[in-house]
Amino acid sequence: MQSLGGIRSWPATWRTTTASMMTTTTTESVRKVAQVLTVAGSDSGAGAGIQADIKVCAARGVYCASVITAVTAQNSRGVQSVHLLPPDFVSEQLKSVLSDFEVDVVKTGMLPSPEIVEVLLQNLSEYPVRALVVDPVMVSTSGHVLAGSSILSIFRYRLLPVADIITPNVKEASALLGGVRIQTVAEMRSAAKSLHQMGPRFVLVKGGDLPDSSDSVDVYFDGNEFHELHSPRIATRNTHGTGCTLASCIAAELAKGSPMLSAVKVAKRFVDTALNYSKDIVIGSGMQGPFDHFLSLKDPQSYRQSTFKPDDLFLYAVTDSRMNRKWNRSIVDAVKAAIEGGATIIQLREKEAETREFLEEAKSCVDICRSNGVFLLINDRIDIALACDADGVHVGQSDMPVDLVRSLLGPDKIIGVSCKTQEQAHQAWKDGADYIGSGGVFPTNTKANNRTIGLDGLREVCKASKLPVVAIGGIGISNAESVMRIGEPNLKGVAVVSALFDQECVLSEAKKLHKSLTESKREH
Ligand SMILES: Nc1ncnc2c1ncn2[C@@H]1O[C@H](COP(=O)(O)OP(=O)(O)O)[C@@H](O)[C@H]1O
Ligand SMILES: Cc1ncc(COP(=O)(O)O)c(N)n1
Ligand SMILES: [Mg+2]
Repeated sequence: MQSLGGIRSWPATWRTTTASMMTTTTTESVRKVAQVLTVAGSDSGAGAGIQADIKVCAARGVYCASVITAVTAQNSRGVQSVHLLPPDFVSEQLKSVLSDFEVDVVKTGMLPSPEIVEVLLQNLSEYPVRALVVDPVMVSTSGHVLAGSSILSIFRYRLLPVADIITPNVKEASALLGGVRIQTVAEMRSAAKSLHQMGPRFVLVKGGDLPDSSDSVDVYFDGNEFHELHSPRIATRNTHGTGCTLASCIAAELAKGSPMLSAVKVAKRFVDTALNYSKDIVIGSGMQGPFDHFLSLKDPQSYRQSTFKPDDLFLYAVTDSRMNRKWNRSIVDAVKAAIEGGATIIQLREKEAETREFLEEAKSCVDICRSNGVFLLINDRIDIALACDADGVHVGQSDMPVDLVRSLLGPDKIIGVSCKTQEQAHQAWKDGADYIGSGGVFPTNTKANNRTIGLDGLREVCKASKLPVVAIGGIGISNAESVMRIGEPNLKGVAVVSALFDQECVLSEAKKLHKSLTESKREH
């Protein structure tokens, strides 16, 4: 058993050191980030290998550098071809990264030749890192040999002894142990024990491919104790890259300062969540599809053809739970009628609703709005907007600040903000809002203690901002035209509450209002 010294010189302290690095800010503009280096093969289909490693690290908030050992021509049907990089060039990549970056953890995937393992070991002894995660990739899920038996010896005698954790699947564990049978959890446990004797500090034998198992069980061994990590087996074809993802997620958590068992548990849960989320997505026509590390591809937003346009503010319907109760209507029915009558955007403003109930209603409204090509925004409740995958939110001046909302919702969602003054309008633009709601233009009962700014106030807000503006507050059939007549080019529409929802027939009121707005638009 050989030791690289350098790799093992840290273990007693690396966790605490890394943890404190994460929180220490040297100066205001300098921030250390947790860093992983993956040394692995490229997968052209981007489900496994280097591409999976970079995605999982990004998803876990860790920087990931990449040293490529081989390039594979690969897709959901299998591996069509493999091209090994010259060991000298792998070494050059390793030197480039390790001599420059403060890499916390190195994770290895496909190491296709003993010479490549050799240059890796050399570089690690020259540039010690805090932990080494070895995923002993040998055969792809599709059955293609990615590293042949020629690497077994250097794996067993040189690489495993310096690894902090190794993560073989059952086939790889069997190969490393000279072909022992591993078909049960008991056999996985005994394999983990034997592998531990080869020198790694921790062993995780993965049971994704264990036959006849309703659970997906991984066996963890720390030299003393076993832990069985169970999760229900997810029925999906999208398991390409699960092994790479698990190992990189462990590396990412270690880089952030986690102890080993916590890192492994987080990684298992991450794979499980991502598989479950992506179980029915279709990428590629083969047997083994990639899954979605960012839990976003299923989001219909990513298929959204249209983006928010100022004219979407034309007839903006804002729901109100009190009014719906008064007229004995569900929010869903109110929204349906408003859209049918011509509403061009919907905001759910349900100040008194119970969270659970509101969420269910919001989900139904998202479906209705999406099938009608109308955006749905949620007033104030960022959590509900995220949970129901609404198109955006509308916030007031005393709600969460727009820049923070943007960082929570990401660049694609629509954010509107209420502004009464030029300063607020200016700030809304700076903070990255998409539109301004300005009012109350006229007195209203919908909002208590709301200062009325009048048409002059509305005009000022419009002039102060490059953002599109929608007028709100006491607007209905009788005065909508007078509002639009102020003629500011960025005033794009009116938002209404009572004029639609405190009425017996939402549909006919919406139609009337739409007609009147269309006429006033034609005149100007
Ligand atoms: N169908 C599945 N449902 C739930 N978890 C799975 C499934 N397939 C694999 N996993 C999990 O994914 C991780 C990778 O395991 P495995 O597929 O055995 O490795 P490899 O991809 O290296 O062959 C493990 O944590 C395993 O339990
Ligand atoms: C470049 C590369 N590295 C690793 C794997 C293993 O991943 P899986 O076992 O999920 O096919 C792969 N298929 N390709
Ligand atoms: Mg797998």
